[in-house]
Amino acid sequence: MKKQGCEIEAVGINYKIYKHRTRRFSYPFKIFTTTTTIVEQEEQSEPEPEPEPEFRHVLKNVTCRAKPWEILAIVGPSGAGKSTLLEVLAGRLTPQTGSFLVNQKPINKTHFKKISGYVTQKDTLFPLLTVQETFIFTAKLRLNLKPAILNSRVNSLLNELGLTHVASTRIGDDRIRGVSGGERRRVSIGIDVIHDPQVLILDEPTSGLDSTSALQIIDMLKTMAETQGRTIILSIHQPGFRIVKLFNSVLLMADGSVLHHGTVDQLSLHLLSMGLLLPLHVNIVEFAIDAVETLQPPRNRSEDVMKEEGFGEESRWRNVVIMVCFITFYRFISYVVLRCRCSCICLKEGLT
Ligand SMILES: Nc1ncnc2c1ncn2[C@@H]1O[C@H](COP(=O)(O)OP(=O)(O)OP(=O)(O)O)[C@@H](O)[C@H]1O
Repeated sequence: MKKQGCEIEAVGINYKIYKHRTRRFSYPFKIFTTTTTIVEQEEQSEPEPEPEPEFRHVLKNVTCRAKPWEILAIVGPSGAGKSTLLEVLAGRLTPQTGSFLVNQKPINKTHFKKISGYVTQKDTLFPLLTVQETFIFTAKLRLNLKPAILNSRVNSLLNELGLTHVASTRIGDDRIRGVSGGERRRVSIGIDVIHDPQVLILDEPTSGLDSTSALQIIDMLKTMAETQGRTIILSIHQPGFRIVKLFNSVLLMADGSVLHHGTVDQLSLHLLSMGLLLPLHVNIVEFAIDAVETLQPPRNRSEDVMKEEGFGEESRWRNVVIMVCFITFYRFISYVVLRCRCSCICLKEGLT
């Protein structure tokens, strides 16, 4: 019987980062001024008002859906908000607005953490432990299993990840020679799937790997999705042709917004509808990333950006006042000119 799986849906996610403006230092050269000047200045200066918090809109109304048995790839240029979205989906960040549904129902963060695994971009492993020891250590920490069951779980994981041949090799690091980069990445993934999660979220699982190792990782994730019904959500930079074929759907992001959400074929059609013809031998995802400027709607500017650009409420009133002043001044000048002309005509006519 087919496992039910988890359908993940994020609706209208908005995430802003607040930062405080730095207060200007009043007396940068205090040391060079005389005491009296400082006292005078201190008396004159009023306490500075608390600076208003500034914010950056990192995710703008993001809506996406990831299905079980499938891979959803999040792609986009650097700074598009891919990692932030993954952190939101993994429950590590709380967005200001938006909802998060699992199988169409709201779910609490603690429960979601139990049924999901989140693999970060950086491998955090003990270099002196072997691959098998790493899994045993993690299993003992995360699972409450009897030794025999625990060993069988570790062995099946080694098998699933294709790591049986390096089970007794040290992880290693820059100084100690250990497993390869691709194998190290598989160990990192293994740590987060040891509890057999239904949802697996991975931030750039192929970064720093050669194309063959990258393909092997995505192929392994595809098998995980297809054989165990896992929902796989990952972010990726420059996926190759063969990798793109393994994605069930693609979420194209730029500047915190979603530009496309659908299959790779739908992405081709979307590009075509925008007048962008895919050149021969060019990877569709890379082509789409290069074309984000064209894909962005012209009026995609959020309120805060408008404010930054001078279209906020405050600026609107300032513009109204300037316009009123300008019209009054223009009418005054017109009146003066008219009076002068009348006076000239009267003088010419000899009238007083
Ligand atoms: N905590 C934070 N403080 C300041 N800026 C942040 C923070 N988190 C995210 N950002 C900014 O939000 C934007 C999106 O960041 P994010 O890491 O999600 O992008 P990304 O698409 O994953 O980029 P990359 O592909 O380069 O990893 C970036 O401009 C980043 O500088």
